[in-house]
Amino acid sequence: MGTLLEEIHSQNALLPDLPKGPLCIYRAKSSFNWKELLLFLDGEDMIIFKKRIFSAFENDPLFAHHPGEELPIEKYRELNFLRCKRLFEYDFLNIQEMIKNPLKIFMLINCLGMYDWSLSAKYFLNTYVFASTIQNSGSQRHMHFIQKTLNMEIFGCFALTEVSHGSNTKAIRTTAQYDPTTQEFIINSPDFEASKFWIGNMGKNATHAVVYAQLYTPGGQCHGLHSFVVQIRDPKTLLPMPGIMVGDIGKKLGQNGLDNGFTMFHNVRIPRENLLNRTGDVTPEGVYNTSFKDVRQRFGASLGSLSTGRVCIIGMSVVNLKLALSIAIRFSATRRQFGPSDDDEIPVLEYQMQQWRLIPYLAAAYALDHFSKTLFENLIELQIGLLQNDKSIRQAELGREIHALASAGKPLASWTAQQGAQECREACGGHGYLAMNHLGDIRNDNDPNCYVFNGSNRSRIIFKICSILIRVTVCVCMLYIFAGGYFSGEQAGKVIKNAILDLCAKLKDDAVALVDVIAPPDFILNSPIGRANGELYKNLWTTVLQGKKVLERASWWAEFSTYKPTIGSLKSKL
Ligand SMILES: CCCCCCC/C=C/C(=O)SCCNC(=O)CCNC(=O)[C@H](O)C(C)(C)COP(=O)(O)OP(=O)(O)OC[C@H]1O[C@@H](n2cnc3c(N)ncnc32)[C@H](O)[C@@H]1OP(=O)(O)O
Ligand SMILES: Cc1cc2nc3c(=O)[nH]c(=O)nc-3n(C[C@H](O)[C@H](O)[C@H](O)COP(=O)(O)OP(=O)(O)OC[C@H]3O[C@@H](n4cnc5c(N)ncnc54)[C@H](O)[C@@H]3O)c2cc1C
Repeated sequence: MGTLLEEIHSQNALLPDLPKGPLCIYRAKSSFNWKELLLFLDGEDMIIFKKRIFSAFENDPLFAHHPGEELPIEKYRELNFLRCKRLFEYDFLNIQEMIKNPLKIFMLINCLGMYDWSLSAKYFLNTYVFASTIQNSGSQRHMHFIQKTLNMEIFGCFALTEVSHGSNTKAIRTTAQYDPTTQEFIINSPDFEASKFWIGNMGKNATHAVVYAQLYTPGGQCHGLHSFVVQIRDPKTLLPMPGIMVGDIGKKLGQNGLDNGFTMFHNVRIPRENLLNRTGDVTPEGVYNTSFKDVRQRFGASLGSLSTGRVCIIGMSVVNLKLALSIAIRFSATRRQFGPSDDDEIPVLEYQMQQWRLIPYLAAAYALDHFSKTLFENLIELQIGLLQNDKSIRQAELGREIHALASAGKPLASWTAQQGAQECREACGGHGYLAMNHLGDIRNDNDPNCYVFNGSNRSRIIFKICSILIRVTVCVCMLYIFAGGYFSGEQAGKVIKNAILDLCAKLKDDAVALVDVIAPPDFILNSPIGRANGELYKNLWTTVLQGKKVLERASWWAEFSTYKPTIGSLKSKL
């Protein structure tokens, strides 16, 4: 530990001072040092890790933003793939670093997502969801798929959902019929409704898929849902394999850099060994063996990898809430509207209504951030147990508890982020509705978090029970407890409302510093009204003027100036 001066100097190198400007008024009023809080929450190693990613992007032309430019879907899919390929070249997180600090996986997903969720999803569906499902559901005979994934020889996707079924996985209709004469499984979609659909990476370049199908042995007996590795394209040409009809489902409401696709299987033959055999296996003669006595437990184990996605989505939702709040709080601290006199307007953050709208979500962001990280660490503990083939009661209970907490935490986090992003959009008024300020993208990109992984949020009674557990578990901020609407009743209501208003008023002078802790660099936040210098109008005006043809005369000017309409010429004569 060096001298205090050396300590501060090293802090400044790690966390340089934020730019001067209108936000300094609030920063000066803050009751704490944002750098100390960030060091406390993330630690030096994680801050350096994040900086490495963000500065690589900011200095790489492939990741440049193009304000005011709407990329055609095909171009965006290509650019997203090229950026994903560049991530392999950066190799931000190798296996050794992952083992040393698994939380960096969580941080990498979220840093990529702060830049673009299409990129984060593409990269992680391949290197994490596809590979870790093989790792957790397969055995030694499947490890070659993982190595090939990590050096991009093959590219993976996770194919559970079908056109006609998503939440109800027991009703999945793709079949895997074992043929002992050739020791192969025959993968088949009985009809187009059973086609795999919505599958990230499948639309353009995935060569292999983890496919969930009902396993049938020669006697026609169904052993339920199992997962298989199926090659869908030739890695050398990206042309479909025989019996495979594969394509892109088209434009979504967001995340359009991600190629979600569909596949219909026409009696596609795969080697027996491609069955991911942790929950059950088939002998060369076609006899089914399993270590699971209880069918429900075996079913649950086959879906264990879904908890990984849900836990990640909790973190992704928290990131979106943080991004939206970074923009809205900084805007609110610099946007002046009305005041004690005409020429003395005050920041809208001073109004009780603006505090009520935003500060409870700031508390939620901190509370859910803590919850998401601890749950991810529990997930890692579960996955280590899986790798060590731990059959203990604790391991089984940990799996069920994470399934419950993840299934309840995901709706809680994704809905909080969805409602918070909308509140932030509205709190920024018209400028919040300007696409360049990024609040629309944040809201649209967060939207699927409310639906993917465990169907929709309106899943089951488990949600209500566990959401109460969740609120108790994550309620680290008094404000979050109150604002969460956890208490009810008239008297309690009045006490709570006054407590919220009182806490908001106390927190408003810390709001900008609390956002400085969670906000990414300006390049990543990518919002003129959310920049760290708080020069709201200069940043907005500069970005508007950077737009293409922004001051040019409309190309169709003659349709107004020269060719006037003949009024009523198309009016019906009847
Ligand atoms: C990482 C960054 C990029 C992310 C990008 C996002 C890309 C999106 C990808 C996807 O969307 S992938 C597809 C996601 N699909 C789903 O999540 C399907 C949702 N449905 C289900 O999970 C299940 O169908 C269900 C709704 C949980 C099952 O309901 P059902 O009523 O049919 O059975 P249950 O009685 O609930 O369960 C039986 C038994 O199994 C246990 N169990 C179920 N799921 C799990 C699990 N994931 N982990 C552990 N255990 C599980 C359940 O607890 C029951 O056991 P008991 O409690 O009876 O012992
Ligand atoms: C951006 C995006 C990426 C995706 N990526 C993948 C992927 O890579 N791999 C993959 O396999 N899938 C993927 N999916 C599919 C996703 O997992 C499914 O959309 C999700 O599981 C929900 O299933 P569904 O769409 O069939 O909706 P359904 O299950 O049909 O539900 C539709 C609606 O019915 C109601 N409902 C359903 N069940 C119940 C119930 N029990 N009680 C009350 N109401 C109910 C709910 O309102 C629900 O929203 C992706 C989806 C999106 C949007």
